Amino acid sequence: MSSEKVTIFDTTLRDGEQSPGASLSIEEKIEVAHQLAKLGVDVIEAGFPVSSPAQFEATRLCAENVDGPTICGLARANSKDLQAAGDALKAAKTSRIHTFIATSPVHMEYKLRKKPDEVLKMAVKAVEEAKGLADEVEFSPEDACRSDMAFLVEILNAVVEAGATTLNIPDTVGYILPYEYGKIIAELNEKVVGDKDVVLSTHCHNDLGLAAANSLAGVSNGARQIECTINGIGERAGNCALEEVVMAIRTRSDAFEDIDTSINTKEIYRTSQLVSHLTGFSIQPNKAIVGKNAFAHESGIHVDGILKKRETYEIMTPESIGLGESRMVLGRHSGRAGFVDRCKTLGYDLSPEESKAAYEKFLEIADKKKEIFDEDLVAIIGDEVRGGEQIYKLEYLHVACGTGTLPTASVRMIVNGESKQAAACGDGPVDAAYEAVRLACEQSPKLEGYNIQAVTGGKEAMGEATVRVSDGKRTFMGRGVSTDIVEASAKAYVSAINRMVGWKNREQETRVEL
Ligand SMILES: CC(=O)SCCNC(=O)CCNC(=O)[C@H](O)C(C)(C)COP(=O)(O)OP(=O)(O)OC[C@H]1O[C@@H](n2cnc3c(N)ncnc32)[C@H](O)[C@@H]1OP(=O)(O)O
Ligand SMILES: CC(C)C(=O)C(=O)O
Ligand SMILES: [Mg+2]
Repeated sequence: MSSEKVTIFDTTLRDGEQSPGASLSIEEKIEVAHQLAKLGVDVIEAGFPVSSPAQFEATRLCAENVDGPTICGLARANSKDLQAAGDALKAAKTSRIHTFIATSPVHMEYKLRKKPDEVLKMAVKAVEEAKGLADEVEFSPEDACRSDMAFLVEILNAVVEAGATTLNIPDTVGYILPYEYGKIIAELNEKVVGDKDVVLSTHCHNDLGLAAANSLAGVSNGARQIECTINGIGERAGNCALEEVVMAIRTRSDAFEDIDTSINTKEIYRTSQLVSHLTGFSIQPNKAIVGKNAFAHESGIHVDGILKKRETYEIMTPESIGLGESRMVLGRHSGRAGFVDRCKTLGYDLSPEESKAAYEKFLEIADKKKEIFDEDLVAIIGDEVRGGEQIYKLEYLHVACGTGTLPTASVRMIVNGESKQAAACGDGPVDAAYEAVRLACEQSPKLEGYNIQAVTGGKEAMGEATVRVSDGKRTFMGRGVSTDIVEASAKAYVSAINRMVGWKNREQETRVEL
């Protein structure tokens, strides 16, 4: 049985871009529009052409260059706006003018300063005019949810008569509750749509955090178009988020029987990232579907459940929105199962005793740190459990530095059992020591990070150096402690190099075994 389609009308480039601080350049709008076409939206509201030359140009270029979706432009109920929208949309394969006028008592009386019958006449005239300027006409009674129902029915019947084929019902100020919105849509479906070829559309704002819930209540009661934006950007608290409604309909197909959208959900994550990057609006980590934590798990009981059967804690897969795999985060809520699994992924096959010792050390560190990364695990297992991989050992370090002298360092190291010496100059004592270590070890890792801090107090304070080095593919961490901070730094560096080379050796051994 073929499913009934809900049209996805994306207004990221119009209502979304109306958010303070979200404005996009013309080129950026075109880039987003191409990505929206890839995502499979049915309609792109490209802008409000009359509002500025850049809005006009962006809408015109979308109409000219973006294939697939219908391209739409917004217009108030006046000839100037309608004409501008019509002009901007001329090149579109399928064009739509979206014209609107407010119908709520507060908007009509104070904002428009018009009587309802004047508003009705303006709406009808606008739709008639729009019909001659675009392929399709959509009408919105702005602030519909705070409008009088009898007036809403009257004006909507009049615009349908005038040629509007989509009736959008905006909850302009994000005021309505899901059951109320569903009731409004059901009533309009009965009193306006009936058996006419007219589509009811939702346009919900998120002031009370109900935009997605309201839109879905609309669909359940007969709406067959959802207006939404990527990441839910838009005026004030934003619009209904495309990714939320699309994934709700897809994931809960049991509740939305025979209803689906044409969205290629695998493009959701990419589109979300693009919009976030171009608008500069970062995505909150706990944002549904596209937030960094939406598919991340740390709690031990959850990770254990997921490792046994993914569906225990995931109602959809990250792959379905175009993300890689679920992210298992290691931190102080992790349990043994998640910890051992990550160690295995890193190539460590730990004995039960090693596993116990490593997990205890891990918990100790996790209490001090927000997240434990792979390089921390390598360090824990390398140093604390297996006593460290001592390919290189620092035996002797001498550093000369001071005002007016060139910092120099000499080192003696045990390299694979052999004694090696090297000396070098540098920008400072640590730099000189690192250069001497590199020469002695014949290794040249990239220094990615360096940090020194006092770990005890007083005159005899121990300094702890933490170093991150990279071999171009992976990062390795080393720690060194001493009352002499140059020595602590050198120890940390040697320890990081030991891990890097140890890792390489293990990798080669695995390859030979294979
Ligand atoms: C709910 C929504 O999202 S609506 C869309 C909101 N988007 C925007 O406003 C986009 C950016 N806006 C703009 O660039 C400008 O406001 C423009 C170009 C649209 C209009 O600018 P201006 O002509 O300077 O008018 P201004 O913004 O000060 O006031 C709006 C005017 O439009 C009138 N108006 C508002 N809505 C409508 C409508 N749907 N149909 C006809 N007139 C309307 C108002 O009554 C007011 O008229 P007045 O000046 O006679 O009192
Ligand atoms: C222009 C209309 C549809 C709008 O954005 C709103 O009412 O929120
Ligand atoms: Mg809006």
